Amino acid sequence: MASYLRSWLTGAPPVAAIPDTPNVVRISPPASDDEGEDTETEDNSVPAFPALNSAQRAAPSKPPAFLSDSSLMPPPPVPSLATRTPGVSNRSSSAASSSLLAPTTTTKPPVKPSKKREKVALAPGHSPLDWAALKSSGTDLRGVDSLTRIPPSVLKQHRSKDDAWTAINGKVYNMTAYLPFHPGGERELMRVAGRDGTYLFASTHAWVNADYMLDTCLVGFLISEPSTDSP
Ligand code: HEM
Repeated sequence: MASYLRSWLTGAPPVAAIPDTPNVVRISPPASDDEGEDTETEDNSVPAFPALNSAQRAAPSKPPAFLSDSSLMPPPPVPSLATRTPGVSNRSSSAASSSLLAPTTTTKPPVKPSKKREKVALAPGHSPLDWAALKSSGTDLRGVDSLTRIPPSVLKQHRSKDDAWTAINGKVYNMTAYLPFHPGGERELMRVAGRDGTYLFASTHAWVNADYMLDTCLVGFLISEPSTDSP
């Protein structure tokens, strides 16, 4: 079998036995279907790699040629944003209208926060967490026995610091206990004492959930003034 392959590779007629010489590479036979029938002695020689007739063997062994700098791809152009001066628009008027670039930094001075929404320093023990603790302590924060219908004239009677009610979204709250806990300060909160505070509340901080903040302070529901006309 081995001699047959050798003759097939070299083109020479098969010979009965070729003595092993250093320049003859023995190729092991491929795993074929006549494997079991092969009666020759086992050939454990390693196949030549690269193969004897491969292009690699034929090619002259030269070191790989590296690209010189001049033949490399040119670097990409410098992006315009990298060269602009911060705070100064570099867009021409015609480009400004058609460009899809993000707007450049504004040169306007930052807007000062309005005095209207200043936070006040809360006294120790009056943090939002302390309010949450007081709410859930079971302390009576309503000051009334049952929820009632409250007309504006009744609401008006509760506008002092030690008895402050307000109405927000139709619900009337006794906010007396909450006054020292209000992050915006007592003074701001007292502006809505004894009246409907819905508008002021919403225009100051619509995101605050009054319903949750003052749930244990609910005293009733705002109704329109009962008509005094007698039939
Ligand atoms: C009675 C219902 C009210 C409750 C439950 C309440 C609750 C709160 C809460 C939880 C904050 C903190 C908000 C935050 O940090 O984002 C706050 C802040 C503030 N509140 Fe009120 N508030 C009430 C009414 C009012 C009213 C009627 C005014 C104004 C007239 C007012 C003015 C402010 C101001 C100026 C701040 C501080 C600014 C800020 O937090 O950004 N609040 N209030």
